[in-house]
Amino acid sequence: MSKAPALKLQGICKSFHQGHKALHVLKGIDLEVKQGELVALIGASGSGKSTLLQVAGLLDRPTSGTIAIAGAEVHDLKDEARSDIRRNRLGFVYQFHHLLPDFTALENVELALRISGVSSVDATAQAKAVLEEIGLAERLNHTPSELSGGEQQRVAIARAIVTNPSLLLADEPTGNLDEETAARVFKLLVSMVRDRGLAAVIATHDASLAAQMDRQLHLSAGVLHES
Ligand SMILES: Nc1ncnc2c1ncn2[C@@H]1O[C@H](COP(=O)(O)OP(=O)(O)OP(=O)(O)O)[C@@H](O)[C@H]1O
Repeated sequence: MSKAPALKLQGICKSFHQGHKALHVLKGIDLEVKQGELVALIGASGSGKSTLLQVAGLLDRPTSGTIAIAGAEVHDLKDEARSDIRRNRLGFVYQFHHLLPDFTALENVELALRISGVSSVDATAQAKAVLEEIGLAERLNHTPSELSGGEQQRVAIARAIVTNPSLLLADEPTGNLDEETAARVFKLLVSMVRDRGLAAVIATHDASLAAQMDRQLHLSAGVLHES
């Protein structure tokens, strides 16, 4: 495995323009996340955590700055190549599960594998294994509306990591759950990420969850501070 960082951001700036007004949200972000490293992203509401994750996850383009994922410079790539990296190198978990409502837990996870080119037979086997690992062996054939909030988020986590990405990006992954369920689901997320040696950047408002990560970074006034 190469020693290149899972993620390297240099001088990332992001501004939004509305009419004559410019909102400078990110003002020169430098961040290096090593392979296997877990980083908590903390900051007040509106400080730009989601914006930073969207830029790092190639879902939005920075105004300026450079991005490298697993050693490959990706900021200048065209849309198709960016989608390719998102599918094969990155995993995303959001506050809301964003599962397909008419698909079962198993089908939702299988789909992520099928989209990244895995055969149907292998996708079923791999999706089953990861859902079993995350404690959902009895829920494979349930649709999202037949699952609890914690179970829905566990399916979303399984979907994000089943493709074995180099980097997991999570935006308040347990922010929609009650405190006890959030703590349980977060622990599962962290253990599955650590078992696979994945790197992760996880935005959270919860200091006790952030403390389980290797590093805590605070975003304020458009820049990152290590704590
Ligand atoms: N597409 C957009 N157009 C204009 N302004 C935007 C856009 N996206 C985000 N913003 C603004 O950028 C700032 C940062 O938003 P962002 O969602 O990144 O913050 P956050 O730290 O994730 O907040 P929260 O913790 O509440 O989710 C906010 O002031 C927001 O209104």
